[in-house]
This record gives sequence, C-alpha cells and structure tokens, in this order.
Amino acid sequence: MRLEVDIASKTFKSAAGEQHDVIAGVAFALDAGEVGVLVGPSGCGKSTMLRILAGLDPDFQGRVSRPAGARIGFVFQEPRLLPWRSVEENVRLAAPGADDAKLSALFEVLELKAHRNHFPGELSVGLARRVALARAFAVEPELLILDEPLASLDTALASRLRDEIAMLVDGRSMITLLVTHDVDDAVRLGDRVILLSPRPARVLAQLPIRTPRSARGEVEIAAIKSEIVRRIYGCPTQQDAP
Ligand SMILES: Nc1ncnc2c1ncn2[C@@H]1O[C@H](COP(=O)(O)OP(=O)(O)OP(=O)(O)O)[C@@H](O)[C@H]1O
Repeated sequence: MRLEVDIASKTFKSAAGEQHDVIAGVAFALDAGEVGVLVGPSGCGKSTMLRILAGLDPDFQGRVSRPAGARIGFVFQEPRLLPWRSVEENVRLAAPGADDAKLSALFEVLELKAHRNHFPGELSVGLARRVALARAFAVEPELLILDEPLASLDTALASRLRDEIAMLVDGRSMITLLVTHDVDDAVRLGDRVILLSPRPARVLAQLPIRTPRSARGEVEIAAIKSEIVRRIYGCPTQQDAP
C-alpha cells in the first residue's frame, strides 16, 4: 500500500479572474505505516494539498495515486462535529461498524472517557480536536490526514496530544499525512519530513527519519531540527529523497 503524489500545479481563479498559483511542484511517496509531515509557511498551500490528496479537489495538474478504495480519515483544522449529537454519537455515526472495545480504547487514549455524553458546544478546542481524532481513527483508515491537529493548544496540552497521536499511529499500518508549522512536532511525529517553500508550494527537501519515534532522543531531535532550519533558510531548492 503506497501513496504517490506528483502535483505539478494547482491554481485558483479569483472572482476578478486573476490566476493564483498555489502549488508549483510537489512530489513525494509514503508507504503503509509511514507518517509524512508537511511543513511549510502559512498560506503556502498545505490544506489545498490535503484536499487534493483526499480526492476532495480533482481540479489540479498532476497525479495522485491512492490505494484503490482506501478508507480515509480526515481531521480538518476545524473539528466539524455535529453540534446536536453527543461525542460518542459523532464518532459512531462516522464508524457504525466500530466495536465497543475498540471505541473504548480510543476514548481512553484520547482522554475522552468522561466526555462520551457531552455535546460539542460543551467542549474546549482541545477536546473537540480529540473527538475529531477519535472519529478519524474509528473508521480504521488506510489513509489518515491530519491538518494541524496541534494548532492553538497550549504547549503542555499540545505535547500530550502529540504523544497520544504517536501512540495511536504506532499500533497501526495506515499511511498518515500530517500538516504542521511546528518543526518540533514534525520531528517528533514524522518518519519523513517534507519541507515546502512559500506559495506557490514546491518541495524544498525531504528528510527521512529512520529512528523509530519512541527511540528518538533529545540530541537526535535537536540535530534533525537544526538540519531542517538549515534546509529552510540556508540552501537552494532541492529534493533528496532516498
Ligand atoms: N477556494 C479557494 N479559492 C481561492 N483561493 C484559495 C482557495 N482556497 C485556498 N486559496 C488560497 O490558496 C492559498 C493556500 O491556501 P491553503 O489554505 O492551502 O494554505 P495553508 O498552507 O494550508 O495555510 P495555513 O497554514 O495558514 O493553514 C492561500 O493564498 C489561499 O488564500
């Protein structure tokens, strides 16, 4: 199972008829079990790319090959929960076949046990994000897409949720693609970090991280982070996937 992405270009037309180039050359591939992290500046086209990869936007030049009929779990920047349904109902509606034990395990890891009967309006941003994550994992996706799952959470909460996502991803063989602005999150969560240029997005560099997530020490994490910063600010466009 493999995701192969080769987006040559993506443009939007403004209401005035002007053309805006958003993606200008993004190619990478991910294998089952791999977590790819897209890191790029605000507005460079990351969310647009995720929509293309999920098949929600067919209007682009290039090719995306997903496993045929792949189940997709998509966590959008906004949790997009049904406000009139409880936490548990939101998750069950997306995954009617999910068994009780699996849902309980998900609620446990994501610290949602006490909130099963709450409604989205009663939840903090962090909790609503967790429900959106539970819903995406509950469908047992072959392709999991996470658009900034840690954005706008305080540092302690973000790092807890990051560990929970790592725990959930580690036990599964899906392809995961995550977007973040945060280099630290990218290095702690990713198996492959894909650095993007400002709009229109191009791949500046790809860095595979071969040490398993749980075995990455602080020294290695710091070294990879400084390599990323060097690639972003200090060298010409290049693509050096293995
Ligand atoms: N439907 C649309 N019509 C016109 N322009 C759009 C549309 N969707 C996105 N854009 C433009 O495309 C560019 C990329 O947007 P996108 O949301 O993909 O960036 P992003 O990297 O995800 O940003 P952020 O990190 O801030 O979430 C932006 O300039 C945005 O204004």
